[in-house]
Amino acid sequence: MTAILGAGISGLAAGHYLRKKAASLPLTIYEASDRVGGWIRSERSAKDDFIFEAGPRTIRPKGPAAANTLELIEHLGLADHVYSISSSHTAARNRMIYAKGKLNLLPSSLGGLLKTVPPFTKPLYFAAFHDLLAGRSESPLQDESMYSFVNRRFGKEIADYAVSSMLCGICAGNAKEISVKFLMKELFEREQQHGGVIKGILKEALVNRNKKKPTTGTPLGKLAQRAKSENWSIYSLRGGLQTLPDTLATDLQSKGVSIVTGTKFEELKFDRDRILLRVDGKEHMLQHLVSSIPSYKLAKHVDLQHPALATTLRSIPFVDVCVINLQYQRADLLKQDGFGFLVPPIENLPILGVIFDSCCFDMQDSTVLTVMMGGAWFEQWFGKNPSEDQLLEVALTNVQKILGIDQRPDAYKVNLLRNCIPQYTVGHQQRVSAARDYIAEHKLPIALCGASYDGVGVNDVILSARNSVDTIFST
Ligand SMILES: Cc1cc2nc3c(=O)[nH]c(=O)nc-3n(C[C@H](O)[C@H](O)[C@H](O)COP(=O)(O)OP(=O)(O)OC[C@H]3O[C@@H](n4cnc5c(N)ncnc54)[C@H](O)[C@@H]3O)c2cc1C
Ligand SMILES: C=Cc1c2[nH]c(c1C)Cc1[nH]c(c(CCC(=O)O)c1C)Cc1[nH]c(c(C)c1CCC(=O)O)Cc1[nH]c(c(C)c1C=C)C2
Repeated sequence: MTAILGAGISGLAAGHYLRKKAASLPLTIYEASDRVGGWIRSERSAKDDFIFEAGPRTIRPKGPAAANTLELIEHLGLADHVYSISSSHTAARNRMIYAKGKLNLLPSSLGGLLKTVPPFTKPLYFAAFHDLLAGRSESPLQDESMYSFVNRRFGKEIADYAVSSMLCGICAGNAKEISVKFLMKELFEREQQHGGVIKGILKEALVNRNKKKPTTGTPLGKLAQRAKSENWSIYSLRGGLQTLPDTLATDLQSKGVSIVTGTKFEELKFDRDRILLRVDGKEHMLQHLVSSIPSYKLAKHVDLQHPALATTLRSIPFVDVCVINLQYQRADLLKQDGFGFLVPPIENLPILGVIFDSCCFDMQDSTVLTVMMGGAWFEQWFGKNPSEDQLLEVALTNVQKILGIDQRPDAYKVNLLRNCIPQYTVGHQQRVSAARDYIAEHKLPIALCGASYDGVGVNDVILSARNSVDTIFST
């Protein structure tokens, strides 16, 4: 028997890939909560006229991990449920940051890099000169923070406004703590090798100029081809992103996979080349186990037999995010269309950013916004146990201050998501390798997937599930 821990999107995806490899393998997915989907949670309004997303709302369609998700969506028969936003849509072009007392539109084309756009005080192409003039790091580095790298190579303004905001909008994290390898691994490696990012790019281009581009990767599926030809920037699913885990769970169940919700296993014990899992007093002997639950939760269960592995798993920090959905029964409340705005930490405000949902998706004569707060600064702003009312008031005060919306929302939802996003702090990649090396050395029949390890986006965690299943079948 094989089991999967967790029925978030990565646990369900692991089920899908296991089923593809071995159609008759007895397979159970154990989920602690009473629903599938994990952080993906879409709630319909009372009148059923719009959807509040408590977690993710859009998926990126570009790149190999994205093509893998689109293949899954197509397989589930959800291609017609896709709601895409093309790169020319205002929601794709207009991303803003709130800095120096106003909303600033970030450049969305090459031309924008040639002008001075606030809050920056120089044209953005100056960052390239900064990189060309800056020396190499004093000594070779294995890793460093995103902020430190960008500050060294491209200057303080880019680090403070562009990169620090971007990290808030991806992992609610502090650029001074997050590893450069989280988003800029290749740039960092070029700099380490060639003494500069631009130098590295130019040198590699010279070396490769006569080489034929290798045709790598698998051919794109139909839906990924459609995404490319229609130039999607982001997409969601009609009915909300929860349609994806819900449909996946139904598909798995139709193929004989058992999904047990509302159950926390009581014990996980390694017994030679098997794992004993005790659930509701019953013992199950497993040949393989895929863990898609957060690393710190798995740590508790392996601590007794494998304390070194538990220590590594526990060293991956997580942050809390408060997500507040607001709906106003007026369509004209926003002065500027766009995806939304982020607030760089240097502004010292208690919100991370606001998404303009009603600009991205048709929300029928309403203005719908989502305010995100907390992350790496949660306790600093809100203490340990803020009340819902307190959090709502902070959101409304900032919506009023930044967007000029004075009225109270007609409907709202406050979701406090505890430990919802792992932080890939400096050394993260080494920690993940150490955990996987330990598992391989001790021949433990467990595979790790999910947001704790190989990327925090929906695409990343689905691909991590696929890769974890591949490791099971390659050993
Ligand atoms: C606010 C927010 C916004 C986001 N926005 C985006 C976005 O726009 N685009 C994007 O691509 N990504 C986004 N993400 C990231 C994305 O949602 C997550 O990375 C992804 O959903 C994680 O899936 P997962 O399966 O790895 O983990 P989870 O969703 O955490 O699933 C793990 C599951 O394991 C269960 N579990 C825990 N302990 C146990 C146990 N002991 N036994 C059994 N089950 C257990 C949990 O209940 C949960 O269901 C966002 C995340 C958040 C929090
Ligand atoms: C303010 C908090 C957050 C916002 N979104 C997220 C958080 C924590 C989570 C999130 N957003 C994105 C991803 C990655 C998806 C992937 O790479 O597969 C995650 C985990 C996408 C994203 N959203 C924004 C950016 C710059 C990105 C990176 C990729 C891309 O360019 O599409 C912008 C953004 N996010 C938030 C806001 C308010 C915002 C504003 C412009 C909220």
